[in-house]
Amino acid sequence: MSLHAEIHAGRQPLPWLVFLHGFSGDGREWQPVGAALADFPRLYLDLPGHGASATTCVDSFTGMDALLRSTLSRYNILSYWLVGYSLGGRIAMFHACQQPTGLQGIIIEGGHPGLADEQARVARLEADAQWCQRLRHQPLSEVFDAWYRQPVFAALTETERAALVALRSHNDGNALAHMLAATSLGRQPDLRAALRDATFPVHYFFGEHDRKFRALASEVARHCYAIPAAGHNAHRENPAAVAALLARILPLEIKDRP
Ligand SMILES: C=C(O[C@H]1C=C[C@H](C(=O)CCC(=O)O)[C@@H](C(=O)O)[C@@H]1O)C(=O)O
Repeated sequence: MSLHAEIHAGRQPLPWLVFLHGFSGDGREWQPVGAALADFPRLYLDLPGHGASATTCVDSFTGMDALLRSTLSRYNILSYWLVGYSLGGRIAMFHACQQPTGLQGIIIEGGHPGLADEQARVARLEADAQWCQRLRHQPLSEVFDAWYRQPVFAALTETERAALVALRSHNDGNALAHMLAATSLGRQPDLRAALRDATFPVHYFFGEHDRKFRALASEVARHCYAIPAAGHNAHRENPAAVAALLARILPLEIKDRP
């Protein structure tokens, strides 16, 4: 079994860029950024419960990682970078900490490394369980209007929020709930120590107005970058800045680690 993905061929024999979207998104979301990196072969994934992978499900981080590996194998991707936003960043960090063969590095945008405190994990599991109930039983337009009023999205304007609510309301609420439960932050191991000891490059992006993940960045990576004029979803709000940063970082990293 593998995830639905869209492939864009590169122009040079470079490592693959594998893009992982955030919760309630889909593989199209990274494409404006990826289009500026056309020399690289690119793979845009639809995560379980999302997009054209809506009927695919996993039950744990381990299951998600196995599905990511089988998807990479299906496309014969032997040398790659993961570029993950939020939930996609958490999945990328978890995968990288398993020391997979072929991984060249990870670029994380607004991903949480994990909760160190057991009480915080229990509280998060309870909060996410409530979101799951809402996703299963309420109109998605109501759920996402509340979702995008969470503090982490405080930088959104009403117009931006309304656009996201309309976009996210096309999802399958039950499929999203299954993925949210399976990959809840409350179920994620704390990856800080493994990331500190990482033998692969870790770069961390955060929107300059995203206070929560600006504060977390240095706990994840030595290389941290603020994306101007952006909140949590930085690549959506300033794709040009994210693309320019990737276009600067990747060639330098690849030159040093062919
Ligand atoms: C509310 C918090 O966490 C959630 C918000 C962001 C993550 C995400 O993928 C959202 C994508 C989007 O809506 O643009 C999501 C996740 O990592 O699964 C979190 O549940 C928070 O304050 O951390």
